[in-house]
Amino acid sequence: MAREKRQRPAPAETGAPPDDVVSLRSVRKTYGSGAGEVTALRDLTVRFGRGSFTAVMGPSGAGKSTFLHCAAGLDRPTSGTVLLGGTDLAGLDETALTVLRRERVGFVFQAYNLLTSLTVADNISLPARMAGLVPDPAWLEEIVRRVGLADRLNRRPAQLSGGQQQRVAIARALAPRPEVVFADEPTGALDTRTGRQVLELLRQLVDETGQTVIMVTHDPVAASYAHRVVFLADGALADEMTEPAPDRVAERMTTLGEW
Ligand SMILES: Nc1ncnc2c1ncn2[C@@H]1O[C@H](COP(=O)(O)OP(=O)(O)OP(=O)(O)O)[C@@H](O)[C@H]1O
Repeated sequence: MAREKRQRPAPAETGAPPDDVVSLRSVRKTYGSGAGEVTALRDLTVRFGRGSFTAVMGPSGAGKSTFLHCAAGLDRPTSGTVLLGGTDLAGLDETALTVLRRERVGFVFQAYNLLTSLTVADNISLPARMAGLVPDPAWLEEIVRRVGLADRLNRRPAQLSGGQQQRVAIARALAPRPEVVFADEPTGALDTRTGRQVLELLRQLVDETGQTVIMVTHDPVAASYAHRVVFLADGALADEMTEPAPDRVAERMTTLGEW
């Protein structure tokens, strides 16, 4: 994808390790004040390497959504540092943050959030165009092929199954070639079999294109498609697990609390 505007700063310029795409250092987030103050993240330090697929899990209220919002530049921490591809998000004003999210971050949500009046092709390419990026036809063709939508480009979302709609959302997230894709319960609205296919697709994209994916999930089977699981509890890093098998993940979750 050719960029019309600014170039990304080289990670070396900002002192971040070159293979970290997202890095949180002592991130604290509180909501409210006084007696009503709630601490959602307490000095959370965690790193996500380039080309990794990480599941973020934890009991209800552990801070998963708050983590995702702070890491993706949707919200600002109360204190601490969030680096995305070497850029310190604290140094960006609202406009710069919006540009960063459009150009360098992809989002996949439980609800696919597709525009119903647009075709599949336009749903995929529009956000990149809105970000002022000139779509690279070869890359678009590749992602459309990878998500299995080549013969449905002129359909509208309502003419697709839930799994196909989520594939459109994944292709849309990938179109600007973001440094990281954040997925929030991406299979939450899908039946088990379709959900597994979407997870296999995400894993394949990571393994074959080097995409970095960070996925919040409650589902130990979904988490088992990731390379690593990061467990949050009470706003802090409680544990990490590599090569996560569903039963081990479920067991660990049980010891962390209600989920
Ligand atoms: N806007 C807000 N105002 C006040 N408190 C909030 C706000 N958002 C989250 N919290 C509180 O911060 C804590 C962490 O919430 P968060 O939504 O990040 O947890 P979660 O792990 O995503 O939970 P769940 O799995 O239930 O979605 C909770 O105690 C929650 O009540």
